[in-house]
Amino acid sequence: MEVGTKVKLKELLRDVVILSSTADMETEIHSVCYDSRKVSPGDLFVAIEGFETDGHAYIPRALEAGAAAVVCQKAPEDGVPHVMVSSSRRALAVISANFFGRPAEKMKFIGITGTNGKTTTTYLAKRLLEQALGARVGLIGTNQNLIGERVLPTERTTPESFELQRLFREMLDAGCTHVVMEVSSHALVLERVYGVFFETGIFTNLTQDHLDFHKTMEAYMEAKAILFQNCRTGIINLDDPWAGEMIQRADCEIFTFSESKNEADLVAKNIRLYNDRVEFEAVSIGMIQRMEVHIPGSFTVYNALGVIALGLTMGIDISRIAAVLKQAGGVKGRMEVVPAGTDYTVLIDYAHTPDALENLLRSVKGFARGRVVALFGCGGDRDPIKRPIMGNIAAELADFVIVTSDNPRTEEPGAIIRDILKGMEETKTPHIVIENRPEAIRYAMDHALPDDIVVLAGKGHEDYQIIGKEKHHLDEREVIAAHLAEQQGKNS
Ligand SMILES: CC(=O)N[C@H]1[C@@H](OP(=O)(O)OP(=O)(O)OC[C@H]2O[C@@H](n3ccc(=O)[nH]c3=O)[C@H](O)[C@@H]2O)O[C@H](CO)[C@@H](O)[C@@H]1O[C@H](C)C(=O)N[C@@H](C)C(=O)N[C@H](CCC(=O)O)C(=O)O
Ligand SMILES: Nc1ncnc2c1ncn2[C@@H]1O[C@H](COP(=O)(O)OP(=O)(O)OP(=O)(O)O)[C@@H](O)[C@H]1O
Ligand SMILES: N[C@H](CCC[C@H](N)C(=O)O)C(=O)O
Ligand SMILES: [Mg+2]
Repeated sequence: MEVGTKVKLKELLRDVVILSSTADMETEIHSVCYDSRKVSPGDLFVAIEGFETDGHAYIPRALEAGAAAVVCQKAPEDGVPHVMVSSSRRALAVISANFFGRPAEKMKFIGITGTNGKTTTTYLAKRLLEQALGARVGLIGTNQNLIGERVLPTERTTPESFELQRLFREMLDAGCTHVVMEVSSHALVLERVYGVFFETGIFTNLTQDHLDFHKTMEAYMEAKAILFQNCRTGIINLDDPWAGEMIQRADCEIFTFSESKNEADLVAKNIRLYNDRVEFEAVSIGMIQRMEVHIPGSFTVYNALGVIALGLTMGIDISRIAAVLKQAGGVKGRMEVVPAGTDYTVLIDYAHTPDALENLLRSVKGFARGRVVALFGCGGDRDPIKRPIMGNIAAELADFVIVTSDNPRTEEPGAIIRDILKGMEETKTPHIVIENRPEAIRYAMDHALPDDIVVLAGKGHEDYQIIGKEKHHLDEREVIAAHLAEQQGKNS
């Protein structure tokens, strides 16, 4: 189906379970829209019951804007041409796929889910498929969306189904054979990937995050498990305490990896961690292969194992996988050392969960010759329970802590910081609160001692800070460079 040409309602509704309908199935539809503020004449408006508001309340506005028909799960006023479904979000996913000509059926999908490691894993997986299979790979995730080398902007880790299907279409048109994508738990619960079949799913881990949305860890786990009910091969981190639950709920072939359990299909042995890389031996079904990945951090071993497992299940030779991983570079904002030319080191990382912060600080401590200085905050309008836990971890593992803001969003920055400090009450670790993040970074640089490693955690690749509902430009690399220039100016 050509984008931009009109399409009959009945074609858009192919495979949608319809409860009842008053709409004329021959109606020519221009496009599909789930936000009344963006409706154009001739659109099909899909009314979604949300968490903030209810899309059904905007049906009159959508009609005023020219909507030709409505898809809804609650009956609208008499006379509105509508199609009733049991889940508007699910219907939106199917309708969007139909609108864009079902592009997902013509590519192979690799979906990565888990609390941490998704973004990093997608980049390694893309590289492997490109180099070992000669595939053209689309990537969808937190940092950016990619078609080969072409960068497309991204707003969310996993976009809404309509935007997602549009991306798939673009990827297919650009010749992509494979799509590697992060599949967030929100996306799985909110049906953003409904109808997409994954050749491979990878489960990295499940640790505390997003409890504002899922409420309990069990519900969070159930969300992640949905991926493995829609895929051919599920690759599971057997060292994660939730692995068993995930396997129990899966409806696919399972391939496991581990650092310690010999019963896993792939095991990492003789792990060695360095300040610029990790090394280990990958052992799988009678094969042993030395691996070297130039991304520091204990978690790199896990991310690499997920990608090695992907390669093995796709029939790629283990020595070829090793060669690709050895050449792979790091990912922006993940264990990124900022070139500063100083006698101390500044490292930017995206750790914004307790588990990530703990792994990060432990890894850095493992190779630091001086102090470890941790600078971090926590996002507003997000899981508040993790804040004191992260405060406690920073105080336990770092030698000095600078508590600052992450993206406060609509919360009061001081209140978020107070939550973090509650977890630091019992410790004697020296710390300071500097609410303004650029100012906190400058403070860290001014007070750094030779051999210190200053860890800026939480914002990773982000080049913005969200305060209230406003997005302000903030790139930590620029703050560092400007301050270095200022310091040099003062010294000359
Ligand atoms: C919690 C969550 O994911 N919420 C998503 C959800 O919002 P919602 O259900 O609350 O929507 P709502 O604001 O109540 O509106 C309901 C409906 O009314 C419509 N509406 C609203 C107002 C109006 O005037 N007219 C109108 O038609 C809206 O377009 C919507 O369709 O559906 C919306 C439409 O798709 C999303 O934009 C929104 O994502 C928000 C912005 C968000 O911040 N999501 C984050 C938490 C998220 O998804 N994160 C994950 C995980 C991150 C990770 O771990 O990597 C991600 O994948 O990025
Ligand atoms: N396998 C892992 N286990 C635990 N922590 C990890 C792992 N991989 C990366 N991390 C830590 O988590 C941070 C986020 O990593 P990454 O961006 O790859 O995860 P993500 O799952 O994509 O996160 P998000 O859900 O925010 O998109 C990293 O900066 C690092 O500190
Ligand atoms: N994908 C994560 C990103 C968090 C990044 C951190 N900088 C924050 O704002 O909390 C989320 O939406 O929860
Ligand atoms: Mg991510």
